[in-house]
Amino acid sequence: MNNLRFDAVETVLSRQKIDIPAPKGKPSSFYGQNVFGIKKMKDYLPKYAYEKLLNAVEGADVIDRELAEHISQAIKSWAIANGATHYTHWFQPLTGSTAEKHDAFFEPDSDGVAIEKFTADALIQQEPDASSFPNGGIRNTFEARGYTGWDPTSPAFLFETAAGKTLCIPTVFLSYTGEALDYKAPLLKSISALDKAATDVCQYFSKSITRVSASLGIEQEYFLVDLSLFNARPDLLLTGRTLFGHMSAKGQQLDDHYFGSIPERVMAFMVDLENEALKLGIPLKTRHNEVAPSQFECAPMYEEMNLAIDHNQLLLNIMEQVALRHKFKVLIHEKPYADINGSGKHNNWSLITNTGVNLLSPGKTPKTNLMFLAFFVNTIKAVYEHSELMRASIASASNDHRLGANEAPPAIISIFVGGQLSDVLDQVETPRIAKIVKAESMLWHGIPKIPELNLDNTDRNRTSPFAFTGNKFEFRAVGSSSNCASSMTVLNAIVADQLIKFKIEVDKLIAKGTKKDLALLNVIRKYIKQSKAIRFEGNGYSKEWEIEAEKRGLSNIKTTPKALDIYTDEISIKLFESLGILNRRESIARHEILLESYYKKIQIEARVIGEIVNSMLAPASITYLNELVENVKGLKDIGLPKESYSSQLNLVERISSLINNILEDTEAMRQERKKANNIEDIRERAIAYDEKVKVYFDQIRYHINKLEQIVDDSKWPVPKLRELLFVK
Ligand SMILES: NC(=O)CC[C@H](N)C(=O)O
Repeated sequence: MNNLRFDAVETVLSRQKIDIPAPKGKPSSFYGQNVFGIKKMKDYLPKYAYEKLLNAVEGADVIDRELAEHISQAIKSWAIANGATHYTHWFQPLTGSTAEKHDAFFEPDSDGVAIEKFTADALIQQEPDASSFPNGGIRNTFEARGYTGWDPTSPAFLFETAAGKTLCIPTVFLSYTGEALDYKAPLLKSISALDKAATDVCQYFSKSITRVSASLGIEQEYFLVDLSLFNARPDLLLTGRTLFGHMSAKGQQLDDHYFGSIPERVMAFMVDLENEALKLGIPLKTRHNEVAPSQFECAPMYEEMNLAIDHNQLLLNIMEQVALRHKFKVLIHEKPYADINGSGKHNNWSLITNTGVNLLSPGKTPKTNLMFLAFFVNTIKAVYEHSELMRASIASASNDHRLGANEAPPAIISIFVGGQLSDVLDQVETPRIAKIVKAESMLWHGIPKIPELNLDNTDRNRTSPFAFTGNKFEFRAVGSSSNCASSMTVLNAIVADQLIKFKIEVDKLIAKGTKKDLALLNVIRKYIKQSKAIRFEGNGYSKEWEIEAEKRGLSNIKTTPKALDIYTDEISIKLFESLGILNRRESIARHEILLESYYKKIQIEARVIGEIVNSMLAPASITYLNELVENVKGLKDIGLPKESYSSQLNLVERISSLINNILEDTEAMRQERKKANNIEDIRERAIAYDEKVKVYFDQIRYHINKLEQIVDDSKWPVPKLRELLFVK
């Protein structure tokens, strides 16, 4: 056993569960211990500074120089008292991961004596090199400057590794010329646009509503694979997914993994992860086995959206770190293995007022029901009007593999509202009611009082990309590896835009003398009619739905390069511009960045396939083929009749032709790659990678998988799927 594959399997079999000592006390006693949150601010800041900071976070005050000095000193004292040696601005560039550059607090002064220093300047602003991050042409190497700027609405935290502790300050990331080069800046702007638009609409119902915040609960699905097996698969190592591999005879068909008992080593990882997350104030609450073998999920409580997204990004960081302690690798790719479930990052979105009302929770009285209906129907209308933007917001090379199969929604954006609310919408829409409603006193005649809905009052539809689940919408199409700021910025923006339009229409009716509730109802009714096409309760995987969706005028864009087109459509550019979320230059740059990331990912996968086929799989198969040839020759030499070794001969022929296929296809793919690389226009290049290069992937995979099933198992050089999925 001298190949990497068997060494890896042996290593896994000898692994012991690793118990990391849990922090002392109950989870509630160490929750948030590594975060400079409200309570610690109160302890470390003078009273007036503390109050001013709270006001600033609420948007009612600004952080001036003096306040920033106070805060930087408070954060420094706390961080150093807790063992931090370095600090960093922590930001989310358009790479999809987080970025950090550490500076020591330590600084020698002019007398040669060292002190620990952290100024307001260091807190507020830093200058990373913007040209080395994706920037869509906004920054050149010779004009590289960019800025990170402190986000006081997301608390600083200590990131702990075996090597020490670093103070992390969540920041936005901008170019020197002011354009956003990250996910957070547009997200914050979209949150504030939505706050303004939703608060304005709330005034129809309650004057005490002065703020509406978007809340988000993020379910994170992932796979775990043993570190040794992972390292023995160059495709997993370099692309995060398996590019070939015959599906294990037993996969997920017995449904025996979902919610099953959690394997011991995995449980030790989960407990460790939860403790680390809780220390960082991430309210992780749920853990379970997902549907596919070796697939799992964790989910925190919902939080204010900006914080929820920071926490999800941070969670991905600590998952990676904690997994290594347990000799696992976390796979957050949307489809690490073909033919079994992929991983999503379901985004549970809602709107909460400063008075504590969930605007997407149907109420008990007609008045609160009307408020619910207004927000519910406007969200549906927004998604109907901008379904292509929603599709674009979840588009990536990796999510393309997931959409449309194995419990992941298809690429057609539709909304599932459940039977009960469908009935309510139908009844509100009925023209009969419109005729009856003449006066406010008769307003509710014929319209049911929406019953108080329990969470399980709507069914679940795993094929729906955007499903109402009782008191929130669940954007299920979002992929597990994405920074969901991308989809949430779009959702916030389109709903904000829709609410603004709604208010204009309602105000117009009121100005003409229509009573307020009736005006609201009339516009709601109109929207229900207009947006009907987006509502779909059936099976999103069926051929009938594709046909029906086309009839309804819904788009069905299956791959990323074309799905992204909508970002540069005038309507989208103006939408983001008018809400102050992205200017034209930023929209265009983002489009380019996404296209670039798309084709580069396919390019890397194509190269990895080439390398593995040429240097690992073809040679291993040829070695076995030669043995077979020797065998056949020997049998012939000793004078056996041909019929007695015809199967071996067949095998020789099959293996030889499969080897020939994979070598030929790999070479043809290389030629297509060369052609694609010469295409100047980035959109055309991305399309060429999709349509000319990627098409070879499945073909090559198919032939490799055939080979894998007939080549001598002891010669197959890389771990098989049954080992990746089941050897623990
Ligand atoms: N149980 C589930 O909800 C499965 C969801 C599925 N893994 C997805 O890709 O979204």
